Amino acid sequence: MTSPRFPSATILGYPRIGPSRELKRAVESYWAGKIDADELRSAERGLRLASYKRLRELGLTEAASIPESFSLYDQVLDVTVLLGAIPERFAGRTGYDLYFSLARGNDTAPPQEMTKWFDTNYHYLVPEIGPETPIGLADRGVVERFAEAREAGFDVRPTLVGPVTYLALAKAADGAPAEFSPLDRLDDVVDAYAELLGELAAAGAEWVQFDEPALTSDNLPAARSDLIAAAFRAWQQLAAVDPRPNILVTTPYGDASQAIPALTQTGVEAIHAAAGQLAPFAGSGVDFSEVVLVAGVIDGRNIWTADLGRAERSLQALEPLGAAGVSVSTTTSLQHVPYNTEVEKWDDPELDANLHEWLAFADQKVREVVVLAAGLTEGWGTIADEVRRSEDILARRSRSAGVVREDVRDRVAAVDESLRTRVEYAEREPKQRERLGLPPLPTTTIGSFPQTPQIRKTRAAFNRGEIDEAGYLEAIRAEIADVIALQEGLDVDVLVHGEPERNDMVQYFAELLEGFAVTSQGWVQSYGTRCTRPSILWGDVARTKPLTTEWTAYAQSLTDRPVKGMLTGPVTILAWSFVRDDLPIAQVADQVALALRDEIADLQAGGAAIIQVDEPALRERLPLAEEEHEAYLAWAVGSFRLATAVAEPSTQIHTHLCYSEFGQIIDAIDALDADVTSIEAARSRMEILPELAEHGYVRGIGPGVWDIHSPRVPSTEELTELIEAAVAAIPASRVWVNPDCGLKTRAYPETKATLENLVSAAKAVRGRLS
Ligand SMILES: CN1c2c(nc(N)[nH]c2=O)NC[C@@H]1CNc1ccc(C(=O)N[C@@H](CCC(=O)N[C@@H](CCC(=O)N[C@@H](CCC(=O)O)C(=O)O)C(=O)O)C(=O)O)cc1
Ligand SMILES: N[C@@H](CCS)C(=O)O
Ligand SMILES: [Zn+2]
Repeated sequence: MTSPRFPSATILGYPRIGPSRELKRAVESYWAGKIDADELRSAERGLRLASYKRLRELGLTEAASIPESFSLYDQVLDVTVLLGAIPERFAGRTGYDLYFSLARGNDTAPPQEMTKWFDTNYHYLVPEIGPETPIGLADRGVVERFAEAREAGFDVRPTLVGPVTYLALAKAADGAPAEFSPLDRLDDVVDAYAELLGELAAAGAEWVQFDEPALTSDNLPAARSDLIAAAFRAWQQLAAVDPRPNILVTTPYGDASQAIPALTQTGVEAIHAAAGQLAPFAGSGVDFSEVVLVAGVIDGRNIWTADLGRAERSLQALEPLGAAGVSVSTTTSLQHVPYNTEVEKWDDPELDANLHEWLAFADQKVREVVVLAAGLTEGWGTIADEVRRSEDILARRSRSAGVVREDVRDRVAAVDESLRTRVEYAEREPKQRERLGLPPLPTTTIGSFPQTPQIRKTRAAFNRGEIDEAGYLEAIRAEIADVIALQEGLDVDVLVHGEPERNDMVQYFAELLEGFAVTSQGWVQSYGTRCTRPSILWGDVARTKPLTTEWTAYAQSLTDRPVKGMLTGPVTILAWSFVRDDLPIAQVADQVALALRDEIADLQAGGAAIIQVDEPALRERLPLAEEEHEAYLAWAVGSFRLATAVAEPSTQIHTHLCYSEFGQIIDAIDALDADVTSIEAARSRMEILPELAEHGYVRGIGPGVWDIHSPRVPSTEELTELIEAAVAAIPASRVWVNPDCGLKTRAYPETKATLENLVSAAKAVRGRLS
């Protein structure tokens, strides 16, 4: 059989939020009632067609080379709607009302849970699948979008989350029997996908892409071998559908090596994996003769100009395998990188010139793919100039001032275990207790208070030069004073300054540290309409001035209660930035840790008795391959300890973790050696606590009792129950009472109401302690 022609160049997906966050604005306007459903539909369509046009201009000109990878909110939610796998509580809803209710909840129903998409900072909505959940082809949006593109003159490739990945990411619906696994419903999902394939074929689709990243992960509830076996079965069944479009199955994010042999035997026409994972199959006996290899050679996660010579060599290494054809692609969807470096302007002229040539955002990556595909199809000699140019850029980058700083390198080289080690907790604990004099079950919050539109507007006005620095600083001080007064009025025990000066908990630090650059337009979707601008860590990192001390000191000057110093930890700073690829990550982490260590020393010298160092991304960056966990946790935990071990025994170090399942990293959480750890727990109703207790965790713990992802105000009774559950699992002397996470996405009415209930609940349980 001759395999059908797959385009020589493609990408797995393109950002969809819009180059100027048009999707965010349209959706939020719809929510606010400022535009109606027709206007939102038209905005969606406009964005999709603009993306296709742009991708064609960038060189994706072959049929099916442009992925139709749009999502209004989330690609996993899209499949839930496609399958009609709607939890009972949303019954009777349709269209946008259904879609956004699933995403955000409504008056009567809480939303679906949100969690991290593999090892990224993107969050998806967790499907809830039980034995009775309806599953069928319930929505034809994919087919309609294909037809819409075709009518506008674009031959696109519909792109969906694959059946195994969809179910592997689902959780069992409430009430499902204990032995039930969502994967038990695979046949039903396959039937629905089979029907969809038929409809796409009828609509004229030549290729369709299914993403199966679950096959690259050891971090999911199902064993990887089971997922691969399930995929083998599912894809054999789907390949047997007739008529259907040609199928590309992709395996992004982790290592696909274990899954590739099975996928080649299913009858699908093309498989995608990172080029470096495909090459070792040469001479292995695995038969690739009937499957096109779509090779991920351009990194979809990072933003550095590619070494095209290296990419050329890795494509050449696939030649013995690619009897049915090799195509050039990205390792992942480009949804994790911003659109275009060309719209950026950096203040420092040298950095501006450097960054423009060092960086490749989505559009630049598409060009890289197109150039490599030309080399592959027309001969490598035809792209020799581009290859040389990329090598010259990398050479210039390695020699640029600031990329290597001897002072920073020497300091990291001199780090030894003693710098990562505090005195024993047993010695610290009484000193901290005496210094702080807190009641049992102390109440606190995680750091941020609502980032009101007013604060954001003030910062935007300051950035545009419409108000001066003095005016901006005054506005932030006023906000801090309000937040302190509010917490005192509510009788919270340990206060925060509320983080109003921070645009983002990573970007704020990146703006103040040497070695980082920040973007003005480099938005990347984090979830739904929420975006971040990941910072760019391009050089050796150094702190040349304090980062937070003035704000903490100001807040502390307004109250006699302890105010927590508030920092973001090294792992999270790296996880939520684009990090240089020319230095081992452990060394980069130690550079950041040393900068934070100096800040902690200054906060301590300024009198801070409690310093919180947030590490919400600790679990997120856990490698998908189990054999890599140990090395990762060693540098991740080591860098946190390097930052924090400067604390005196009487200084209490807090950390905070959220947005993740923590079961797999309890040892690492313990090894951080923080005096108090606040952790997301409300949604899982404190499930983590028995695990912590069993593990022998002995330090302070603040299981979040308020799920801050929803505007819902939990009652005092509900909060009391959760606190009681906490003290049943962990000795009360170690329990703190706090929300799940920071309050920046919340508004003041629910914040005040809930904190009032939270303090009352803590007092009620406190009163009952013997
Ligand atoms: C805790 N989370 C974070 C993650 N990653 C981060 N890097 N940071 C995080 O806090 N990951 C896990 C979670 C969940 N994720 C998020 C992500 C993003 C938000 C959020 O609220 N994002 C805001 C943008 C935040 C920001 O950078 N604000 C800037 C710019 C403000 C802005 O948009 N200005 C407007 C003009 C304003 C006006 O005039 O009205 C503009 O530039 O157009 C700032 O405050 O200065 C978002 O809107 O998406 C939450 C949780
Ligand atoms: N201190 C941060 C942590 C968020 S994970 C906040 O409160 O927003
Ligand atoms: Zn958090």
